[in-house]
Amino acid sequence: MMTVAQDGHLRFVARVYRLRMLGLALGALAVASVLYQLHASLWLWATLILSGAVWPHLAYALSRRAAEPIRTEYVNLVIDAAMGGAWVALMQFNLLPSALLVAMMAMDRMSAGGWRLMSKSLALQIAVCLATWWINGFRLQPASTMLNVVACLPMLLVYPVWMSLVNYSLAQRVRQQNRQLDQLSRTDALTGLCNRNHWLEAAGGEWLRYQRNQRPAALILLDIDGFKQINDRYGHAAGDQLLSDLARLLQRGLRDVDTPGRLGGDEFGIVLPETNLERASAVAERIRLLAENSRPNRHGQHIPWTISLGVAAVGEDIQDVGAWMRQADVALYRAKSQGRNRVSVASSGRGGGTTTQPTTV
Ligand SMILES: Nc1nc2c(ncn2[C@@H]2O[C@H](COP(=O)(O)OP(=O)(O)OP(=O)(O)O)[C@@H](O)[C@H]2O)c(=O)[nH]1
Repeated sequence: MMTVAQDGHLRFVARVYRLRMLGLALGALAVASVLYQLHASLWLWATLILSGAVWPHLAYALSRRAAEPIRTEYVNLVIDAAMGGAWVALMQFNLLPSALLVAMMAMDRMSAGGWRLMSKSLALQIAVCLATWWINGFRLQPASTMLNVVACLPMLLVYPVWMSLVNYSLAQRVRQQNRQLDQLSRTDALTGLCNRNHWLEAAGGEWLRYQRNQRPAALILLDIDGFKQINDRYGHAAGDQLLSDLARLLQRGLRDVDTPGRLGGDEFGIVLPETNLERASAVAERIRLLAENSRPNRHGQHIPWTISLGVAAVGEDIQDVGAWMRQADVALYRAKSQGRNRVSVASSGRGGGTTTQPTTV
């Protein structure tokens, strides 16, 4: 099976293939206008046809079959540049087609491999150009005619636009992948809720809002009762399913502005903006009842489950998010120690508070 990296490499090779086909076809037109004026020999025409029509397919086949397609494609790009250097000398330095060829190839190499590939290609291009010039008897006819100008126009007009389109779609894809990565780095993989770090950021934001504007906010920490036994009795997969069910239940039972998150294992948290302790306790009790009354059947097995919840509101005595979390945690611990399946509310930073009994069991 192909890995994501291999898939990316082959996409790159296919992209360069399409660009090479277009670039060499348009470039061949410009070169042909000069060969025509120079009454070039048949073998030069044959070489032009071969390099324009056969080389792109050969280069593509070589890269696709290579163990390292990207490395082979870079070699092909350097070969392209060397061929370009030879054509500049064979055109006897006809100014417009030569400058166009060199500029388009430099642009190509720069966008495919940066300065390194560009400078390597340019060095080889100059060397091959000088060697071909020497073999060709140092012939020089730099003046471009109207025919050369017209033959260069398609490349001048079409190639840069095509190149920009390719680069634009690449940039779009990178932006989209960055967004996905950002989303993944904030999300808990099993439940789809935000993960601990992201959740703590949300709690931190509410704590700051309280410091600045005294806006009320509350935290609820909750934990599945006896989750270890559920895992042991029904299996880890059933435990995972239960964690996902709880996440759905939280998403359904809360407002859009509330932030539920998985803090780790079977512990979850909820940040409730603009919510005082009384309202947060009512929310916690509603969630507890929802959990208690959702009794899923898994493969014919009935899994009863409940949760315990600790609630804490932000206040003057809370120095930072850590202290706020500790208050909610103390309340959760109290709900557990007083029999589970209940809501416990922190009354102050020193851990006092009240616990509501379950209405149904
Ligand atoms: N299925 C599943 N289990 C997990 C996952 N992460 C942690 N656990 C298990 O969750 C259990 C958590 O148990 P504890 O929180 O220690 O205790 P508990 O059994 O829930 O008991 P109380 O919290 O005291 O009611 C452990 O057995 C972990 O192995 C997970 O992603 N999936």
